[in-house]
Amino acid sequence: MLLAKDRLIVALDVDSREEALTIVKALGNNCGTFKVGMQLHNSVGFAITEEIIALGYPVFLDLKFHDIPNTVAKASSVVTSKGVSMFTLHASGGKAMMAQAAEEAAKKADLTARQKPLVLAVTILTSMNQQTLNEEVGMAGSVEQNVLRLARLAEEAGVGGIVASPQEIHLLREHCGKDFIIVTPGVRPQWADANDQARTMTPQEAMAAGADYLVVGRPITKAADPAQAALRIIEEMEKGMAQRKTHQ
Ligand SMILES: O=c1ccn([C@@H]2O[C@H](COP(=O)(O)O)[C@@H](O)[C@H]2O)c(=O)[nH]1
Repeated sequence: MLLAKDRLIVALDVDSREEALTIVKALGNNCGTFKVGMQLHNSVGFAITEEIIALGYPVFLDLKFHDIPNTVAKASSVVTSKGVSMFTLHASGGKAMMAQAAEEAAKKADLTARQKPLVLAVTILTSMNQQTLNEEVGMAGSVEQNVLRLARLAEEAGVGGIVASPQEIHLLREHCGKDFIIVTPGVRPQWADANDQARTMTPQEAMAAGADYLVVGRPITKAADPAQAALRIIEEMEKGMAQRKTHQ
């Protein structure tokens, strides 16, 4: 069974290789996976992903692909060839886009004798609340209804899991298969700022609700002592895991 620290994904939202590696080295094994997102990737390219993997840490490449099926499938093949453990696309790109991406990733993993990456579909961004979803983006229905609809579409398309806020975990656990992976950003300990996250829970609450992995960025990376902040979060996650009743 995975330990709490294995279920912690730290978002390296920084501008340079040096800043990223400082955090990686400070956290060491007190984190299961490092997430490289569009800020770091667009600053320094694939080199940082490859360097972190070469240091022995799994990388979640969070570029949130959203394009026509052929383009996303080819991009999925490229990121798979780099050896990432997880990557993202937007569920709102549709079933064909997600299905072709998952197929191409699996094919490339086989061809290159790499582990098949976990393909994750982003449902509704954790920075959105009911009002922004309905009034700005123009999507009808509640956040929960939309997250569930997109999660079901992702499951039908054959991707391995979804990204959603911790507030939707109970609903997703009720309606999605038990092996469907739920990754939740929007995680905020009581001692951290919410920043631009709208749908949040604490690490303890998110783990108790049944999250597989938590993504945490600024509460760790902007802390005076990132290693200590990570350890505090892992302790909170452990308490949540102890409260968990059904899902492992
Ligand atoms: O819905 C989403 C999807 C992705 N993210 C990413 O997670 C981290 C969260 O960072 P914090 O500093 O802990 O807010 C960030 O890289 C986002 O791009 C998300 O927040 N919500």
